[in-house]
Amino acid sequence: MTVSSLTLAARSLPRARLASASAAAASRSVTPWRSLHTPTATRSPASRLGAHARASTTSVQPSFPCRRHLATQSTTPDFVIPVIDFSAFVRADATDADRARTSHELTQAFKSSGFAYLSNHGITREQIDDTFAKSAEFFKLPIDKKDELAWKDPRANRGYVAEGRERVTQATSAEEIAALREQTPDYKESLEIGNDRDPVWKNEWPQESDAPHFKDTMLAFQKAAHELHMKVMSSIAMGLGLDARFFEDKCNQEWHTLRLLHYPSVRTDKLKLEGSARAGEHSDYGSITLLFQDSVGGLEAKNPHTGVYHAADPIPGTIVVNVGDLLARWSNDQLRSTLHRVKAPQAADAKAEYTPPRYSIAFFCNPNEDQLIETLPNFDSKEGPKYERILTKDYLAKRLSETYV
Ligand SMILES: O=C(O)CCC(=O)C(=O)O
Ligand SMILES: [Fe+2]
Repeated sequence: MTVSSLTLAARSLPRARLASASAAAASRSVTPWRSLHTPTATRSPASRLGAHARASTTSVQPSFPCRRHLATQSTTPDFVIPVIDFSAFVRADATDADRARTSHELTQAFKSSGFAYLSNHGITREQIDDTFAKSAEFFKLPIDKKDELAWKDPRANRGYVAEGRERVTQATSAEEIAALREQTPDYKESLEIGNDRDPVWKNEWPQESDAPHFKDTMLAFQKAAHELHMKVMSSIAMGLGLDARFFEDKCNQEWHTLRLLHYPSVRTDKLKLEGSARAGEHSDYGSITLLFQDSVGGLEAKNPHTGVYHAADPIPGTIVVNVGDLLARWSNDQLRSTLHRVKAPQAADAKAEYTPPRYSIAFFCNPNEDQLIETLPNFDSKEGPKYERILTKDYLAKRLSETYV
C-alpha cells in the first residue's frame, strides 16, 4: 500500500494589482476568457468529507460577488490528500506496473483534492536544507539591499516582493483587490527567480558578497526541481491514459518560477481575523506546484464540496504537489486547481501571542511560454471545453498583472 491516509491542508496567497505601464501593456495582450460567476461553495455536514479529511477550525470566508471559475466547484464529496511513494519514477529498477500504479494514485488525488504529498521524490534532504538556509540568509539582508532587487514587471515575474505588495486572491476587479490589500494584506515577503538563461528577462540576484553561494544554490535547486517536475508530468500523462512523454515537448523549456517565501512572525490574532492570512485564498496559475515547507505549518486547502479548509501540515520527508490552473484547463477541470491559503498554524498554542516565522519554497511549474492550452481531446465533456484556448504566457501575465502593485 503506497497511499497513506492523511490529513490535508490548504494555503492561499494574495497578489496585488500591477500599476505600471508595462503591466498594463502585458495585460492588454492577454486573450480574454469567458467570465463566469461561480456560486459560493455550500457548506455541508462534516460527514460528507472524504474519509481522510480532517475539518479545520477555521471559518469559511464570504465570497465576493465576482469570482473566477475554478475546478473546485463540484458535487463529488471526496477530498483526500494522500501521501504517494514516488520512487517508481526515481528508482532505475522500477517496473512499468510500479509506475502505472503510482500514476493512478497521483491522478486520483488530483481528481479528488488537487493535492498530494510525495515521498521518495529524489531531491535530497541536504539539498532542500541548503536551499532553505540560503533563503533565510537572503531575507535577513537589510531592506534597502532587497529593495534594489524589486519585482517590476509581470512578464518578467522576477525579483523581490516586499510585504504588502502582492495580494493573492481570486477576485478579478482592480478596486476589490486594492481594497483587500489595504484591509488584509498578505503577511509575507518573497523572491521570484525565473529561468536564468532567458534571453529577455534577467533574474535579480543579490551580490555574491552579500549572499555567498546564493545564486549557485538556487540554480542547482531549480535544476533538481525541474527534473522532478518532468517526472511528475510524465506520471500525470500515464495516469490520464496518455503517452508517458505526452507533456515532454510542452513543458521542457523551464519556464518556471522558483519562489522563496518568508512569513515574518506576526500577532496570532491578526491572522484569525476574517479574510486575513499570511497568504490569502488563491489557486496557482501554472501546471503544477512543488511546495517545500519548514516545520511550522499553516498551509490549508479548501474542500470545494463543503467550503471547509483542511490543514496540509508538513510531513517530514515529503513535499506537497498541487495542480495549477493551466493543468486544470488542459484537463477540462477533471484535475482540480484547488484554492489554498496560509493561516496561523492550526496546531499552535491558541494562546501564543505571536506565530513563529515561517519559510517555504514554491516551485511553480509552467508549460512552455508559447504552448497553447486547450482541452485535451480525451477530456472533452458532453458540454464541450469549459475554457477558451490561451497561451501560457498570456494567462500568466494576466493573473500576475492583477495581483501585484
Ligand atoms: O507558503 C506556502 O505554503 C504556500 C505558498 C503558496 O501557496 C503560493 O505561493 O502560491
Ligand atoms: Fe499557492
